[in-house]
Amino acid sequence: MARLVGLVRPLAGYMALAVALGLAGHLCATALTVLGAYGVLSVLGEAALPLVGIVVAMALCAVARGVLRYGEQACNHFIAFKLLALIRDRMFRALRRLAPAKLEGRGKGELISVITSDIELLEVFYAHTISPALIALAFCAILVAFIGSFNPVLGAYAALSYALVGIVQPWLASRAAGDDGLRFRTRSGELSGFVLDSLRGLDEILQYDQGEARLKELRARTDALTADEARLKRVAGRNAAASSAGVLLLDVGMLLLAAWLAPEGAPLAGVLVPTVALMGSFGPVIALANLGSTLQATFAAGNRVLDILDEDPQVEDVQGRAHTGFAGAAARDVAFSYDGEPVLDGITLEAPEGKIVGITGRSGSGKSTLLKLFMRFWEPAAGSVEVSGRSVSDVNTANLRALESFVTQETHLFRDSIRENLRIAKLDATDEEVETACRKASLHDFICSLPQGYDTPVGELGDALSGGERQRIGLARAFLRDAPFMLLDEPTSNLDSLNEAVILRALAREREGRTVLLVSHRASTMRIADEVVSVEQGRVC
Ligand SMILES: Nc1ncnc2c1ncn2[C@@H]1O[C@H](COP(=O)(O)OP(=O)(O)OP(=O)(O)O)[C@@H](O)[C@H]1O
Repeated sequence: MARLVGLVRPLAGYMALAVALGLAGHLCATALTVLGAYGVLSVLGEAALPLVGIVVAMALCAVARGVLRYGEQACNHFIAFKLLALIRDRMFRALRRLAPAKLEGRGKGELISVITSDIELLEVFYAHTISPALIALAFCAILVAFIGSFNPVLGAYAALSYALVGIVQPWLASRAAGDDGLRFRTRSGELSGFVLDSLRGLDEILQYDQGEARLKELRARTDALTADEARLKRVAGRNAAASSAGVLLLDVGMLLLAAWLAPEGAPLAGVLVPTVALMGSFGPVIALANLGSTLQATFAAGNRVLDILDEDPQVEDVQGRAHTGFAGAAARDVAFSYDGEPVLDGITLEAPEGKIVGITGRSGSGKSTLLKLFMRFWEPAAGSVEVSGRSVSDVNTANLRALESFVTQETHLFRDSIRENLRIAKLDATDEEVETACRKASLHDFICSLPQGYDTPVGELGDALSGGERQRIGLARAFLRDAPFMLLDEPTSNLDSLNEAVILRALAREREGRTVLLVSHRASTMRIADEVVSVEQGRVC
């Protein structure tokens, strides 16, 4: 809560304004009922105040109440939505910092739920929690002083009433809700992940006739979520009922206490005004009391958001080092493990300038991992991974990215045209450059055969393209980027021998002044390599 409140600091002025307007608004609302009581007293001849004056004051309070409430809400929502924008901005920065290593194992559906609904829920905290709590505090202090001016015992009773409705009762309600709020947010994130997973795996679900089983699981998860929500709503309902009943009892108590304390023959005002003042002044504390059960879910959402903001990346970006050109790459005695599970153990290999070095090895032997270490997605546990004789952790990240192009086993395509999908490798590439890269990747003729050519939209996740076409787009991106160090992970695994030959010829032509690390299981692809190393059980053999 302290962390969430801390974020408000830059908007403290707006918060102060919201509190001032809210306080004035609630005072106007209570003044309406208190003035009403004085009106009654005036009619009965018990108060010396003129009735017309009271009615005019009531009208003014009524209008002012509306305007002040509007101002308070406007300020609160301005603060809330500004802060949500700020938190989203921080969240995307955090995701960029954490990518790719820390995001690899995370469920994407759950991540989406944190980025969207969890952040959205913090609106409750910023618009409906902080300033109402401050308003309630100041308002109660003023009312306790006002009621206490009639009789200090009545002031103390009012203070006790506010504490019971505004603090004790919501505290009990929040204890009754237990971890329901947290469980609800967690389960709702998991459900998003499950739905996304099912959509992605639709082909497998259909092929293996898993539709029913999947649907059953979806229903079970939805039912569990509904049960959690029903419990939360039940607690909220009971909470609201308990506060209303409590308020009525406390009002009656005040009436009895004021009547009992009033001396014989004392004016009616001493009984009526404090009672009416208390009756008309529970608004701000009830607003707090009603938050009791929803706050749990809000803090659960806040925790999930802050967890991501606080997470340390596997590797920090490097800046401020001297720029380096490319003059070969090497791995020296490199060891690496994923969560304590050793993958590489003392790997040493040289990739001199102008050479194509092939890497083979059994599936799971750590070839892709080695390429990722050259990209510095992860840090090695021991040894050093170098470009141009410098450890990659000593090269500015932007510099390293410009030196390398990495073709992974899975080419991700964005929902955009083929041209724009290619241009992510070089944002200012001309159409000729894009075409030349596509020719090298044996892709140009295929693209020209499409009705909209390079402007053809790619379907979501590239479903509209075959595996081989996507792979060639990945290669075309690498050719377009024209980096001196190419890391190619199974670049030809989905290609027929004709397309493979075109690409290998292009690679052979391009090798001048370029270094290529080429991972492949295909002997035909490996023929292009100047040297082939084999990685087995984390070692070069
Ligand atoms: N992010 C990760 N977290 C934990 N383990 C991982 C991760 N990525 C890979 N691994 C594991 O590390 C080992 C090496 O994986 P890697 O992808 O480097 O092998 P590979 O030799 O490229 O395999 P293939 O030839 O099948 O592509 C495998 O056992 C794999 O399960």
